[in-house]
Amino acid sequence: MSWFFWLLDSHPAVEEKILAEICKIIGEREDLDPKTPLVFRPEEMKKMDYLHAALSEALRLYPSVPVDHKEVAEDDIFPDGTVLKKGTKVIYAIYAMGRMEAVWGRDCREFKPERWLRITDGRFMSESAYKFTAFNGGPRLCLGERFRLLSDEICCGINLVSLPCEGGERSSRGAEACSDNVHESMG
Ligand code: HEM
Repeated sequence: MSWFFWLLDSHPAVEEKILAEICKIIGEREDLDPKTPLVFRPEEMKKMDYLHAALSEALRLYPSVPVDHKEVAEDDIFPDGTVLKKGTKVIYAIYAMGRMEAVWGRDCREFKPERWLRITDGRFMSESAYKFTAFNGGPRLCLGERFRLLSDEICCGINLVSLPCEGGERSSRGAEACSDNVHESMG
């Protein structure tokens, strides 16, 4: 989350888009009461495609688990022909894989949430766990992936929209803009 907010600081356009998405979603509430503390609902969080994309993009560039390793249980052969003897350690560098041109394209070093969105309808598109390896792949895939998405969305959304920000100009402007937007939506 620290890397995520650090990235937002240097990409204000992304922050604006996240705020716009959240504000639109909140603005659609029929029972909106600006005096009640903001609590996102599960059905609202499912609509946070751009935020999901931005969080995934931050994790691609700054994975919480940058290097992972396994030990070969039985003699085996990789699909590319690499022979693995029992007891061999296999290390894969999640950080490096997230920045490989061959995997992510020429703009692999840029923070571009759009790469996670379907061009036709802007909905979030997940990647194969063998391409986006931040949560491991195969049978030992992270069990908490969905859980962490929900907690990240809550943390990010509440921070950007609700909390007054001492000295953080953009965030406090964002919160005001959102509040205006929500009031407009309420008619
Ligand atoms: C950004 C947040 C997270 C990241 C990047 C992450 C990443 C990972 C990775 C790479 C592994 C594979 C470790 C290995 O076996 O080599 C893993 C496993 C696991 N994670 Fe996460 N994780 C995150 C959050 C969570 C949360 C919030 C939970 C629980 C609520 C969770 C529960 C687990 C469990 C239970 C496993 C073991 C799965 C197994 O070995 O079968 N993770 N995670």
